[in-house]
Amino acid sequence: MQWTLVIPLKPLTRAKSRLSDTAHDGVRPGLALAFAQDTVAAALGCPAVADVAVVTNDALAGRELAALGARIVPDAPGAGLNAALAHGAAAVRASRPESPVAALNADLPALRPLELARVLNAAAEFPRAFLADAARVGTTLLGAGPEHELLPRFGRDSRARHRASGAVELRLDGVGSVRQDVDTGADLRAALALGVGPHTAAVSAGLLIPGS
Ligand SMILES: Nc1nc2c(ncn2[C@@H]2O[C@H](COP(=O)(O)OP(=O)(O)OP(=O)(O)O)[C@@H](O)[C@H]2O)c(=O)[nH]1
Ligand SMILES: C=C(OP(=O)(O)O)C(=O)O
Repeated sequence: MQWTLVIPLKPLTRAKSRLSDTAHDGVRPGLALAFAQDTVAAALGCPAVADVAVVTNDALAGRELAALGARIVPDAPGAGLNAALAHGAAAVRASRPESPVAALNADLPALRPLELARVLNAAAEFPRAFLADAARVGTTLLGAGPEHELLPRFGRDSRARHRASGAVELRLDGVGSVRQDVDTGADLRAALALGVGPHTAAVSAGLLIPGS
């Protein structure tokens, strides 16, 4: 089964605010873009992925991610993350009604295509399924099979909220690159230890990372 991924990305100047102690205002938008570029490139390299739609109103990110092969869907609702994801899922279902759809965070710079394939193949066994993030509090991926609504509940404590919504939690080992989202300097160090993609490697090379 091949999936369509929906990846949300807010305007780069507002993105990754929790990284402000690690990357100053002049660097952070470029870092957020690099995370998204490495996430999208790995997703497009995944054998279980048919296509990738990025929901964003950021013009630069839209151009750069389209150049990698993503479809850009404007964040027409402008009403936050879950509204953006529901809108993106509806847009991709309009052109690919039979496709399973998965929401994936844009901040997975260590993402490995074959680990993503393992997660998507596991998710294909259930109507709705999700993967908890590395901290086991949030969510990095939520998938819905054909004829099932995505019903995204991302944000604070989303692991508990996705579980409460009836989605099945995927209990997989060896998929750390799909779980490792980057919100803080400590997360960035963990992602660098896993091995990040080339865009993030280039931008983070110049950063002084506290604690490293
Ligand atoms: N299109 C869209 N994407 C969003 C929106 N809010 C958040 N996102 C994206 O959803 C993912 C998780 O978002 P957040 O954790 O809220 O924001 P963040 O930029 O990752 O980090 P912080 O600013 O530190 O909270 C990231 O890929 C964001 O870019 C939104 O309103 N619209
Ligand atoms: C939005 C989420 O991720 P983040 O850790 O980036 O806030 C989430 O876990 O639901």
